[in-house]
Amino acid sequence: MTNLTEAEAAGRVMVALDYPDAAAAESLVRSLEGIPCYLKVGMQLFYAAGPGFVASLKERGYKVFLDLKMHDIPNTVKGGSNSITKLGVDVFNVHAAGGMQMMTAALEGVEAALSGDSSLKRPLVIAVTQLTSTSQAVLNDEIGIGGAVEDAVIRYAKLAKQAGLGGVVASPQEVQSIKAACGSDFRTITPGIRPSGAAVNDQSRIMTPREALEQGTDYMVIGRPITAAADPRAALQSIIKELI
Ligand SMILES: O=C(O)c1cc(=O)[nH]c(=O)n1[C@@H]1O[C@H](COP(=O)(O)O)[C@@H](O)[C@H]1O
Repeated sequence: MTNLTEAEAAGRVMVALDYPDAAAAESLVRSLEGIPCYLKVGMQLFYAAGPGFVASLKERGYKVFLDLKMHDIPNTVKGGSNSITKLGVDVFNVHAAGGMQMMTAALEGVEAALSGDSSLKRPLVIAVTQLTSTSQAVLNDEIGIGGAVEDAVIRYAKLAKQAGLGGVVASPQEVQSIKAACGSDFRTITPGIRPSGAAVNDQSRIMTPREALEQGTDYMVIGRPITAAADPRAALQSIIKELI
């Protein structure tokens, strides 16, 4: 048992709308109607359906995480953040690997948008640390970054905190160390969530929803265990039950 109500548990889940077009995403959104989860729009859907689809989710009152993982020179990321903030999304992300100046520039882009339109809400800006598909062997032998995955994640998390960001994307396996290094208010958003028995797919550092919650994660990003299920609504409801 946790202290979470059903609505609070639903609010901890970010459903990844990884679909090729607005129609496919819309059909999933309709099937989840009334469940107060976040909806995550990533590259596949955004590149196909564009800002109009994001705006339509916001107009209908959904909480939206726009996952475009910006990683570019500071000036370009500042401009990107400015445009994203004007869409009114609740959460968006950049890669911590872009460095301190790039992350600071992302926040400057947010400020510039907010100062031009007082009706805009301040989004939570978070940094991707090491992708949850990255294993220890890939990090060391393929990408060529030495040391433990967890150390790399903590280094990125501390940098993001120092830059003034509100949290990081990491695997649930690193949540406790991130909270210890960056404070309990520093948000952790964790993909790599797999209910027991679910296909692992291309993820590497995984945990079940319940285990992730027990580690102290703030939000869990879940895609295929819901979207590829025969009954996505039932799959989400069963995850929510596991969290309360
Ligand atoms: O930023 C993300 O959301 C993200 C970061 C990361 O390290 N790993 C990761 O899987 N994601 C996203 O989280 C979602 C996970 O989807 P599933 O593997 O289908 O549950 C996908 O939309 C990924 O793009």
